[in-house]
Amino acid sequence: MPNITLITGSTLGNAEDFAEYLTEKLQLAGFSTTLLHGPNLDELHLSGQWLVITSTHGAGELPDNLQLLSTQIKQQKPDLSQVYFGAIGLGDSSYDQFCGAIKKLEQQLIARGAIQMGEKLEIDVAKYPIPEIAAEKWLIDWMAKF
Ligand SMILES: Cc1cc2nc3c(=O)[nH]c(=O)nc-3n(C[C@H](O)[C@H](O)[C@H](O)COP(=O)(O)O)c2cc1C
Repeated sequence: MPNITLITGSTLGNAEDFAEYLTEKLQLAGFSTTLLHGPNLDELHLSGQWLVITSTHGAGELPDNLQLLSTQIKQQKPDLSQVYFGAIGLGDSSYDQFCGAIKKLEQQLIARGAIQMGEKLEIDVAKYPIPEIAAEKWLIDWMAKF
């Protein structure tokens, strides 16, 4: 079973807690995992499987702890053609730019050649205060792609 690197962006901790839950689920299914909260580019292996999970802050912006990674990708233009990734956003539909952060990051990864596995999941925390419930089926489908 491959290793999954979970990359989180979070301001208030919700996305981090959620990623810890996903880590447990992945491990129970037999995957090994690496959980990185707000990593920079140097901390990432630019190949293999990533699961990117980020909330949105500001007006559709990435949380502070993913700003550096996003800037590094923009400036350093890494080759991500060996990266396979899934994408999950946490957001609140009462904001204009619902889940803006994961949309931005997804586009950046694809622009650098990363290959997306499955549709991204956007979780509306206004509807699902417990995001784990909204992710259950998505995660099963995503794991089945390996
Ligand atoms: C100041 C502030 C700004 C926010 N802006 C947005 C936004 O533009 N779009 C969106 O979808 N959600 C927005 N949200 C909702 C958060 O993404 C949501 O509450 C999320 O669960 C927070 O996760 P975190 O604890 O990992 O930071 C905002 C929340 C706050 C507190």
